[in-house]
Amino acid sequence: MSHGEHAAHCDFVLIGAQGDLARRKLLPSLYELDKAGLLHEDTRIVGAARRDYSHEEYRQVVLENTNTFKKEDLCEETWARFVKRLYFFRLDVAEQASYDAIREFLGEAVLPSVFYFAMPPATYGTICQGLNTAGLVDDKCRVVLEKPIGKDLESSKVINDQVAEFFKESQIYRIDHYLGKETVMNMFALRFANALFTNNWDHNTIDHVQITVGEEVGIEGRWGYFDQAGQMRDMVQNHLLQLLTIMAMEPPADLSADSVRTEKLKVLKALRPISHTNIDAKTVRGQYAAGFLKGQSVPGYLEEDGANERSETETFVAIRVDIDNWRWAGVPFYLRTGKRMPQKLSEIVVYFKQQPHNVFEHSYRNLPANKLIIRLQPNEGVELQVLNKVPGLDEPMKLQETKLDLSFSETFASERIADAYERLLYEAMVGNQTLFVSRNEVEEAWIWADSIIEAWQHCGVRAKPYQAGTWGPVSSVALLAKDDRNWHE
Ligand SMILES: NC(=O)C1=CN([C@@H]2O[C@H](COP(=O)(O)OP(=O)(O)OC[C@H]3O[C@@H](n4cnc5c(N)ncnc54)[C@H](OP(=O)(O)O)[C@@H]3O)[C@@H](O)[C@H]2O)C=CC1
Ligand SMILES: O=C1O[C@H](COP(=O)(O)O)[C@@H](O)[C@H](O)[C@H]1O
Repeated sequence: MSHGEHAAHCDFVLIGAQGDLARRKLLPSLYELDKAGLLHEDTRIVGAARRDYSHEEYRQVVLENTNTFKKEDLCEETWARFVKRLYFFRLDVAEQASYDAIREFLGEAVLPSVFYFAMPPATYGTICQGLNTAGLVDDKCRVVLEKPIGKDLESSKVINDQVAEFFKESQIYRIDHYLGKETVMNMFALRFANALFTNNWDHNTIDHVQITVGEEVGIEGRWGYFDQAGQMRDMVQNHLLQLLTIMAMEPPADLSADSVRTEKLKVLKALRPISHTNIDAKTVRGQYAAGFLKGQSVPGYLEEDGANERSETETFVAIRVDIDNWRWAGVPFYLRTGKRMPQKLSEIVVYFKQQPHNVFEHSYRNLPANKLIIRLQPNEGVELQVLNKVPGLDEPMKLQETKLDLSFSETFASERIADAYERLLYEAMVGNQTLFVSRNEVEEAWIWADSIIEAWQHCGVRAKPYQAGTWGPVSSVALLAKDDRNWHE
């Protein structure tokens, strides 16, 4: 593959190069970008972590790691090129010598540098300081920050302020990897390239929206992190709210970062606050107990490695969200996300309103409403449920719910679906912030999430147990049932 005009022209410094995220997602994604010809021939990839590898040892580690985390065999030609880009430097965040060594290696920067912080956010300020003292921060460089930024509004402001001391907002790329998923990007296409949807996307035609992000996995050995975070900070404050903003935003003037982020921010500002006055009516918290997944028994949250037996942290959240603006008046958005659900399944279901008058009432008292189902993962695609006449001479007319089904794997059979991190690394390397989250968005999202977390504490709302391998506590069914609705099955 030739390295053409689209190739990202920068050096890439991966801080936290031996962490779970770097090994599982970032390095394999960089390899894929190289395979696609999207890395400039001069681009160097510098891994930095606390170990003491030589460049050669690190290349071997990355080879083993990439083999482990990539499903298909490595392409020899790509690997031969990729391996030459890899370098390693020992880095302890508090040791200035670590940054100085990287500076010496990169030399007088010809290419802009992208610094990726695959690290606990509490270290971001120290890293920025070290990079700056080493003379690595200039107007051309960029920094990529992982989520969640902080654990509440206050701590996120501290971290954002620390980073802002050295980098302008236009240089800061806050990752929410859901924004890099093909199916999430397709939501822009669906909403804004199709008049059918653009013109039928408000309280006049839509009854309600359900957003489900179910995970089969538990906490994957991340007790130390997860128990402090919980599903609210780990998933809702970022991924689910980002999905909601894309569904609910006004059409942006264009796809520039400024236009898109401004519209998403307006949605976050319009979220109706949930507080101790309505916390029970609007939210459900759950925590998985031991159960079965695909026929295997799995431990409960309190039996995971490193667990504290008395933890009250939630692994499941369901929320009724109301958006106080003209477009969405009276249209609830129901969010649901949890670990140890029966299957990995992320989908958004738009329930349209029923017909105002039913001409089929002799045979059908209630006509089922149309549904638009956006399948984010797995089996990516879009499905529109409509009513059709069943062929035949029956009288009266017989109707059946059928699907207009666009499955990505069938419709785009020859296209590879890129991992979200491939897209986002590439966008950061070419300097496009559209798919990254602004500081204002992060802070608005925290204001709303903090109010729920505080209300749970204030009112002593405990996480209800649910059996691993089920869709959460029964009260999440009740959350919709009291509005005369059901979760999409
Ligand atoms: N893992 C995932 O799937 C996801 C992670 N994230 C976020 O990405 C970031 C990284 O996560 P993850 O990879 O899971 O975390 P890990 O704990 O696996 O790795 C973090 C890295 O930080 C390094 N580190 C920690 N403290 C120091 C220090 N004082 N000096 C030098 N290095 C240090 C570790 O080095 P060492 O190897 O030496 O211990 C390790 O390389 C976090 O912000 C997380 O919230 C976000 C979404 C998903
Ligand atoms: O950010 C995170 O996301 C993953 C789920 O991501 P997905 O792409 O596999 O849907 C989640 O498991 C993890 O806890 C969280 O930190």
